[in-house]
Amino acid sequence: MAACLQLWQCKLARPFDSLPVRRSIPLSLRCSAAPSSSKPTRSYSITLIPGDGIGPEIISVAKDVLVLAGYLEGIKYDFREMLMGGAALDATGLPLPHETLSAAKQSHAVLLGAVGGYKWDRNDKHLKPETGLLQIRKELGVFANLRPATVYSPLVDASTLKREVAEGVDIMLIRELTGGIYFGEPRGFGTNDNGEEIGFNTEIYATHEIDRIAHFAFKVAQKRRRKLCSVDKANVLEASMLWRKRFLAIAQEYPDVELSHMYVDNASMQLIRDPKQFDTMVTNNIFGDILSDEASMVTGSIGMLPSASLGASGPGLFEPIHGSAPDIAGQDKANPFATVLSAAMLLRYGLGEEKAAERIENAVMDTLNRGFRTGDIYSAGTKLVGCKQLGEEILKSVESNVPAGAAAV
Ligand SMILES: NC(=O)c1ccc[n+]([C@@H]2O[C@H](COP(=O)([O-])OP(=O)(O)OC[C@H]3O[C@@H](n4cnc5c(N)ncnc54)[C@H](O)[C@@H]3O)[C@@H](O)[C@H]2O)c1
Ligand SMILES: CC(C)[C@H](C(=O)O)[C@@H](O)C(=O)O
Ligand SMILES: [Mg+2]
Repeated sequence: MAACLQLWQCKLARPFDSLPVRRSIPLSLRCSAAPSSSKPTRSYSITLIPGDGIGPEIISVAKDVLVLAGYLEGIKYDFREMLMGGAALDATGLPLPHETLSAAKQSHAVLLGAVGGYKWDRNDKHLKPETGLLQIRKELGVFANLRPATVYSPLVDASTLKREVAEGVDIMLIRELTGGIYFGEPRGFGTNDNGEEIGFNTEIYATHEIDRIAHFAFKVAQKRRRKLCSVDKANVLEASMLWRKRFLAIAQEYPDVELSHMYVDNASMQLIRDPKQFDTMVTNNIFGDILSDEASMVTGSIGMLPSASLGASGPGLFEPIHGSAPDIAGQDKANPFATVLSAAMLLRYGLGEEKAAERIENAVMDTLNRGFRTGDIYSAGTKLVGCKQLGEEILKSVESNVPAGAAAV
């Protein structure tokens, strides 16, 4: 199976903003386009988990993109589509059926849409769709979650921030994914001394969990602009105090990286005030969840942020950071870019297929340059399309594979 941590080490700093523009080839020519790679055909097994809500719509687009980019770069896939979340609960009674976990573990990489929805919101914890997601992350051991927040130049005006604040933002947010309050014990419900009902969770980190995410983050920062900001709440929380202590100790091994620390409340303000001050950020599970949604709005929409979750070995898990968006599910309104970009991360970090990954990232930029937008990133003068049509436009751009360096429209 793909050894994730080895693969990402050589592939981390990509200036998305200098990506190319269009020269589109008609879709009818798609099948006549010949694979460009001189390497022999490589074959990978991929577990696809569409999930709930908009999940099936965005996975369908991302799968087509993965197949075409792969074909053109000499890659074949063996896809297995599996159930998780609400869809799995309805079919099997479990949010993460054994067959899904087993398929995921046996594959080279897992591509996930999203899980959750109103129908299951009142379920007990062990029967919530989201519990399936937490279980698969834990079982795959994917402790390091990369959530890049990049402002694509054609989308500057989609940002809720002023152009001069948003332009050029390129942040790699690293979220610890298998520890902290999400998994800490004790947790549950009970009764306090007054007989009042209580709910409780535990924010807990052991040294080895902090050390491995710290090494990961320093290495990522080394491949980027060598600035690492560790976000914590060390003025209040013991788990954060240990976090900061270990980051300070491990920093000695990375003298070429400038380490800074920021309290999470300040960080959430600074992300909106001056996001360009950040290069690589690293934080715990819960702060990373919240800050990544916030960072997504700097880029224009939560529909733009992909993610890669990697472990020490075994398959990686690739998914957009957003949820199942039940408010727009089934309406062909979902923005598929975050999932398509997650597929690119799968190729780069999960399979080491850099050329196919670049082909997809170039295609995203090209599609944006040609003016196509879903509603969440629409602005005057651009072309409003649905999820499916945007998928078709991305495929045209994948096929045309405009070389990097072409002038922007
Ligand atoms: N990784 C996951 O599977 C994941 C992540 C977050 C939330 N969830 C679940 O999703 C459900 C809905 O949660 P929520 O509403 O808080 O968050 P959400 O991310 O699903 O949606 C928040 C808002 O963003 C919009 N949005 C999200 N993705 C979009 C896209 N690709 N294109 C256009 N608009 C998009 C939605 O329409 C909604 O208005 C819940 O059940 C939640 O637990 C799952
Ligand atoms: C659905 C939920 C469990 C999940 C999380 O909190 O990790 C989501 O918000 C995310 O960001 O991937
Ligand atoms: Mg989240």
